[in-house]
Amino acid sequence: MGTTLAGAAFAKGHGTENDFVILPDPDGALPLTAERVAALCDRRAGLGADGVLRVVRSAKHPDAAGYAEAAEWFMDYWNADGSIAEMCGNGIRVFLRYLAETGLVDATAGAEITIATRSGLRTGRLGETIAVQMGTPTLVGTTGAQLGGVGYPGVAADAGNPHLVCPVPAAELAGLDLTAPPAIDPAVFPRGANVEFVADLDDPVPGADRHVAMRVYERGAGETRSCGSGVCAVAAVVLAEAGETAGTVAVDVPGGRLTATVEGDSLVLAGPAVIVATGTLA
Ligand SMILES: N[C@@H](CCC[C@H](N)C(=O)O)C(=O)O
Repeated sequence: MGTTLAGAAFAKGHGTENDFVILPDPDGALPLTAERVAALCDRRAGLGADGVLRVVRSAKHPDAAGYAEAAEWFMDYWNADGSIAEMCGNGIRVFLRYLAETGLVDATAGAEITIATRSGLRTGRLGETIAVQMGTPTLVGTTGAQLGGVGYPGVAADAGNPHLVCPVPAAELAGLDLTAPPAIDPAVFPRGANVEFVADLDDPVPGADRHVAMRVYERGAGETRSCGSGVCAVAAVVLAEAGETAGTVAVDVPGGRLTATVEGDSLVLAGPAVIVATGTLA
């Protein structure tokens, strides 16, 4: 094992502009630290990303060894500030695209691949878009966020990682100042939370039952252009508030559009995921 990341291979990818540095590390040998992750994700002095996806064999990582029989690969997810998160919906989709494009898994269109995450196993289907069975988030209860001196009531949701979904009028969404973190209740969110602001949109989207727009302030990354687990939380809250137990929610994020299709315990998150560059760290 080296003592720095110099010479390590990397790839860069994104899902609806939620972007990641991908580090192939099959044997879990890279000396990854919070400081090195933050340096890689720095948008001026590093490669720039919302997070790092380390691609490691489940058998070779202590957090995933128990999943080794069910999933060869573990998504070791780190936020841009170097903190570790349990789940990343867009990360899974980009991770699967990377595995397929590098031949680490069967890349046949329609193939289903299961990977390990800190929040358990997730299975995705490869295609032009990548659709992942995320499971329905648990709605924890009502709480709220404070932003710029204004209170926003919302619903706490557990999508494998913590979320707070706050509905806002459509006319207010674009004007929210998300340059600083919304204040949240530490008693409800002892590990912090990702905060989504969501607005109903009137124009129907073919194939979707509901159409909303979302902006997110991510724990460990700040405002990002998309958040897959946030979309799952938003879909669960939007459907629950409408008294629905099933349906497809189209969610417009600054970086594009994702869909979440809910039926019983099933929630399938779908959208684009692309690899845009590969290289070697200096
Ligand atoms: N962008 C991700 C979520 C990444 C983790 C999050 N910032 C956290 O700390 O929980 C997604 O697409 O889900």
